[in-house]
Amino acid sequence: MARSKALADLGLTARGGREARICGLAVDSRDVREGFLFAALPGQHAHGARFVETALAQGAAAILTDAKGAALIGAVDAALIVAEDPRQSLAGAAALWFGAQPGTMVAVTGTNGKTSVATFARQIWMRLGHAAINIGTTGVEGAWTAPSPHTTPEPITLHRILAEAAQAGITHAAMEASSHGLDQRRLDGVHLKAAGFTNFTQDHLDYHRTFEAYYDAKMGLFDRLLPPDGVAVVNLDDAHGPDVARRAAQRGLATMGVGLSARADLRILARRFDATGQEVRLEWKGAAHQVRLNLVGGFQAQNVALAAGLVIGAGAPARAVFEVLPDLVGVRGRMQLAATRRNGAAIYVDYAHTPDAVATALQALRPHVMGRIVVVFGAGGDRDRTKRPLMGAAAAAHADICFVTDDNPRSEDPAAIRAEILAACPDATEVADRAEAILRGVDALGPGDALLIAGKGHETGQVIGSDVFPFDDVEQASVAVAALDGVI
Ligand SMILES: CC(=O)N[C@H]1[C@@H](OP(=O)(O)OP(=O)(O)OC[C@H]2O[C@@H](n3ccc(=O)[nH]c3=O)[C@H](O)[C@@H]2O)O[C@H](CO)[C@@H](O)[C@@H]1O[C@H](C)C(=O)N[C@@H](C)C(=O)N[C@H](CCC(=O)O)C(=O)O
Ligand SMILES: Nc1ncnc2c1ncn2[C@@H]1O[C@H](COP(=O)(O)OP(=O)(O)OP(=O)(O)O)[C@@H](O)[C@H]1O
Repeated sequence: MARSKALADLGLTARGGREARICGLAVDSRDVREGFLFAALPGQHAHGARFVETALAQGAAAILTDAKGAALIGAVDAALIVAEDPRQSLAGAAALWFGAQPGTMVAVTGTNGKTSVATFARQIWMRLGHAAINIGTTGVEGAWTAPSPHTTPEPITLHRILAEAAQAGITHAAMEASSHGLDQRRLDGVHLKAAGFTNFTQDHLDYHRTFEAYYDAKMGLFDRLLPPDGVAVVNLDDAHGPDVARRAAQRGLATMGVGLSARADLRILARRFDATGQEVRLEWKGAAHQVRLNLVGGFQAQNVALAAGLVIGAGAPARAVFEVLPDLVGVRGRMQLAATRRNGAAIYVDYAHTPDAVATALQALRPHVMGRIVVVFGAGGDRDRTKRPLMGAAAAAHADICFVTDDNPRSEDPAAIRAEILAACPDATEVADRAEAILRGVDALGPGDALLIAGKGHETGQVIGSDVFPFDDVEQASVAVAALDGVI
């Protein structure tokens, strides 16, 4: 027989005290089945209350909504729960419906670095022998895997994932908290031991409208979600870091500052960059720890410090955490070391496909490179044209040798796209075929040089017209090295 729960067991009370046995939860009327609770939520395009009739026709036993929704719905022959914030009530109900979560969980928010930090936290736990996952933009990864449609899944999906993971023996989980997810209370009901803050810059103003609203949404993690015994782990090198730490301390939460800042508890004392990573000196409780990170980019040391802080904040012994940091690997296609030439020159693949990202990636690479930086890049067709010359200018400003090639031309004339890029980097070499451009880029590498293949990152296809041809920058880097240096 299908499982069912009383409304009270889901933390809900219906108008007039009406009872109902609930057999499942749905936020979309099309997902409702016999005996389900349908959450009729206020949306950006419509109010979910408009779909109550469909939900009832499909057998909904209860409707959860707000006052506006209740007014729209009128009288219904179902239990009606009217909540001030129905998204919050839904998340609470989802937590109770699924009823199980991994025992040790942390979440990280910020504009950049969430995926990296969550992945690092999961990798540290796994190296320490725990069954761990991370949940975010790259899905559910680690000792148990599943797809995740959002960076921070809807509460019903999230709590289903957490319960299934717990049943599969997962004890530790690191999750990304997107600003949308926090604003829509998707993480309510998740029992966090620690929460992290990476940084804050402008993004997502289409949704949040103002910078303040975007910041406030992110702060929900510290102002609301982290329980009184939780630890706030904050990157103090970001301009907003001190404010986040202050807000957490005001709530009486334990805070741990991380970063280069002299006030950091987990402090990065020094860094020395080399061709494939960096040597980092960390200080924790008066003791220094020398750590090798096989990761490129100064910000990665901050991401690692934040991940280590979260894992320590959630109860792991610090010394053991520092010992496993040399094993960390970055997110696929993000400054990924794809291959190394026989002469030692390194080849990186990065997802950078905007002018800003191209500039950031090349700048991050610079301190690691004794010689010249070579870049191979293009720009997508049927997408923002204005970025093409800007990408060309960014490459010309920050790389020593540029190859302009194709990157998903789609329905556009690839030569015309390249011409728009080349207008801003006239010294670049134009090579239409991406595989050949990579080969030429690799061939240009002398000892001490590095190549950045930008644009595709983890993608595995080249879109030409409406066809997707298999293409993998990481694979092509190895193919080029093998062709030029012989298989090593
Ligand atoms: C912008 C945004 O976050 N939208 C979320 C919002 O949708 P909405 O307000 O547009 O909904 P709507 O279309 O007005 O419909 C209102 C309600 O009616 C329901 N409905 C609609 C049609 C129907 O036939 N029946 C029905 O019941 C909808 O499920 C919804 O609950 O509420 C829906 C239900 O809770 C969410 O699924 C939806 O997420 C959409 C899918 C989405 O794409 N969100 C993205 C932007 C997002 O959350 N991204 C972040 C990462 C951002 C980043 O860092 O890059 C993430 O965490 O993934
Ligand atoms: N701490 C950081 N500071 C600044 N930039 C960063 C930082 N960490 C990562 N980045 C940059 O942001 C890009 C995205 O990194 P990551 O996927 O970890 O972030 P995210 O917050 O999860 O973003 P998304 O949700 O878009 O995946 C990286 O390729 C890198 O260039």
